[in-house]
Parts: sequence; C-alpha cells; structure tokens
Amino acid sequence: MLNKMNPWKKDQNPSSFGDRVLQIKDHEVPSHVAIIMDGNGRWAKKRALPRVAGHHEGMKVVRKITKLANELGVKALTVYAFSTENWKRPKMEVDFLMKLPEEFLGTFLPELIEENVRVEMIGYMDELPEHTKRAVGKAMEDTKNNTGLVLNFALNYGSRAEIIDGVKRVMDDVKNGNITRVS
Ligand SMILES: CC(C)=CCC/C(C)=C/CC/C(C)=C/COP(=O)(O)OP(=O)(O)O
Repeated sequence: MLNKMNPWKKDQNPSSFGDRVLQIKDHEVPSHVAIIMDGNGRWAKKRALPRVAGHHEGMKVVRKITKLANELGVKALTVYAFSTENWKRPKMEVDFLMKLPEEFLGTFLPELIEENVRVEMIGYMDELPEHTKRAVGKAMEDTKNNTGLVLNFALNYGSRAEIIDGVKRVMDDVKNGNITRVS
C-alpha cells in the first residue's frame, strides 16, 4: 500500500502542480480517499491564531483537495469534519464548526456543480442545527444527478455509534422475523 502511495509523495525534482497531477495520473489512483482532518488547532496555535482560524483554513483545504481528487479520477472523497464526540468542545467552537458547511457550500456549490461533484453525507443529520442541515441538504439535492467525484461529508459521525446502530437494527430484524437466526 505504501508503495502504491509513493507517487503521491513529492519527489526530489521540483515540478509544477500540473506536472505532478500528470505524474500521479500515470499510477494507480485509489477509488476512495478518506481524510480525518486533524491538527487545525495546532496549525493555528503555531501562528498565534485562535483555533477557529485553523478550522477555517481547513475548510479552504477541503476545496483544494476536492478539486485535486476530482481531477485525478478518485471516485469518492470522505472528509471527516465533525465527530459525535466533537459536541463536547466549547460551544463557540462547535457553533463555528457548524457554520463551516454553510460557508463552504454557500461559496463553492456552483463550482462543485460545474465540476460534476455529488455531495453526500454520513452521520446523524437530524441532530445538526437547522442551518447546517439546510445547507448540506440543498447541496445533496442540487448535485444528486452529478456523476463525478462523490464528496462525502462525515458530520456528526462516529464509527462506534454506527456499529451500535447496525447491531440494534439486526436485533430488530431478528425480533421481527426479517432475519432468521443462524446457529
Ligand atoms: C467544508 C467543511 C465541512 C469543512 C470542514 C471544516 C473542518 C476543517 C473541520 C475539522 C474540524 C476538526 C474537529 C478538526 C480536528 O482538528 P483539531 O481541532 O482536533 O486540531 P488539533 O488536533 O490541532 O487540536
């Protein structure tokens, strides 16, 4: 796997962004890339900026990565933007994070549509603030027929919560006779 990723690393010879894209295109490109965004706070601290400035910068990076992934022919890009545990952060930070999808999509949705990107989300949408739900829902609706890269936002997502939900559903199906027990 690491060998496969080698062409993604910057090599010794300086080359333009376009050249590097062509270089990568010559190699096998993963069909799904998932990114856990981390280090925003540290990025900001290093520059004596508030943590939220790091999140804002992270949002801008999402645009760059989306463009690049689409260009390279990646089929799905999952961006882990807010975990089920992130609600424990200070309210001001949570409020800021919840406004980012709106800002991102308010600015870049026309570009995503033009680039044939389909917006999707995983996570508990119902628990998001109305304004966040509205922005994500609109983007999903407006891009539902697009056939290019799937930009998948993990918002209020947690793998533990997802596993527990899955197990509960299987238990319900067993109880209701939709699944038969295999002993
Ligand atoms: C378009 C869109 C929805 C963009 C997403 C915005 C974004 C960058 C979200 C990431 C938020 C987050 C909790 C990052 C973790 O870094 P951290 O705060 O834990 O950083 P640290 O480890 O340095 O403290």
